[in-house]
Amino acid sequence: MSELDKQTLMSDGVEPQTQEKQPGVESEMTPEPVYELESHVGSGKLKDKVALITGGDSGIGRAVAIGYAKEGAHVAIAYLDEHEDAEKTKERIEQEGVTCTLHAGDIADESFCFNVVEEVVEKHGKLNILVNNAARQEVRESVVDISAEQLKRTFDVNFFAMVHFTKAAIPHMQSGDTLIYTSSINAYVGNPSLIDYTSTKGAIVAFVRSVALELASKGIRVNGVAPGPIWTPLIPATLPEDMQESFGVSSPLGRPGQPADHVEPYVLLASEGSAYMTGQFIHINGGMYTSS
Ligand SMILES: NC(=O)C1=CN([C@@H]2O[C@H](COP(=O)(O)OP(=O)(O)OC[C@H]3O[C@@H](n4cnc5c(N)ncnc54)[C@H](O)[C@@H]3O)[C@@H](O)[C@H]2O)C=CC1
Ligand SMILES: CC(=O)C(C)=O
Repeated sequence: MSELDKQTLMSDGVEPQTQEKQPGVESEMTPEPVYELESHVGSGKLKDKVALITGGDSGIGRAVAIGYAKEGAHVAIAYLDEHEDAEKTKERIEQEGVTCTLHAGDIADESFCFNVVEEVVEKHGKLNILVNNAARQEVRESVVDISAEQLKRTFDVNFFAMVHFTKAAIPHMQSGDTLIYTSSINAYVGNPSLIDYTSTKGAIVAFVRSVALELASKGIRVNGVAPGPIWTPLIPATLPEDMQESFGVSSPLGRPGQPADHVEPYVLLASEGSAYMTGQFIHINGGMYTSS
């Protein structure tokens, strides 16, 4: 990694800030998240593949979408309604000489998930990589404060949507294709303020392990990533400022993570470099939790 990249990633923590609406947007963040590093130079690892990334407009999903484009993949992005973030990501992706389509809508709606997959296959001709990454969260002091409505919405967006996308995608996939899921460190260590969110992330881990076993004989690999504290729009849009004060700085590596920290691990999981990995999670958290 270059000195410039090291300096770009280093920070003493974040300045607590609040956005009024979830999903948040990148342009209202100070500083804006780092989604690209000069050290990531594409080498055709995903040449001519087609990737669908949910939540690919911003944060971790944006970094992965641009990283995949640099590796030669055509990219489809599903997101809720942050059109400015999505257009900016598409523009950057197209600079890599690949195509990008945007699919705005609510993934809590099962038919939207199936329609997106059909649109992707129609517009790009195939689907090789599905990154199930979109999510929401709401902080509550106690489990007794989680309303039935919040519980349902969080599971609809974070977990059921991933199942819908998975079901829609598999019939289009072949040996060598890959499914990737974004979980969270919270699934492994728990989080008393995000109990419903954390439960969806645990469900994702169990789902990945199970679907990986089902699809192994077809040569379709299924893996996940469990990020720790990462500076993305999700944070100012959902975490109260007092919870942002020590964000990431107590990790052994001493800084919050950035979306750019995820690019090469997600490229690895999508490419032949991980040909002997399935049902596994990569932990990107500055050393806060380690697991084999
Ligand atoms: N930022 C962090 O500290 C951590 C994030 N994660 C996970 O990383 C993933 C990506 O989140 P970030 O990049 O942090 O935030 P982000 O706010 O940039 O991304 C969230 C994405 O989810 C999409 N989304 C939310 N609700 C939706 C809906 N109803 N329909 C369609 N799309 C919807 C948004 O459009 C947005 O693109 C999530 O799964 C999150 O749980 C996991 C651990 C830590
Ligand atoms: C750690 C985690 O998942 C968030 C979003 O705070």
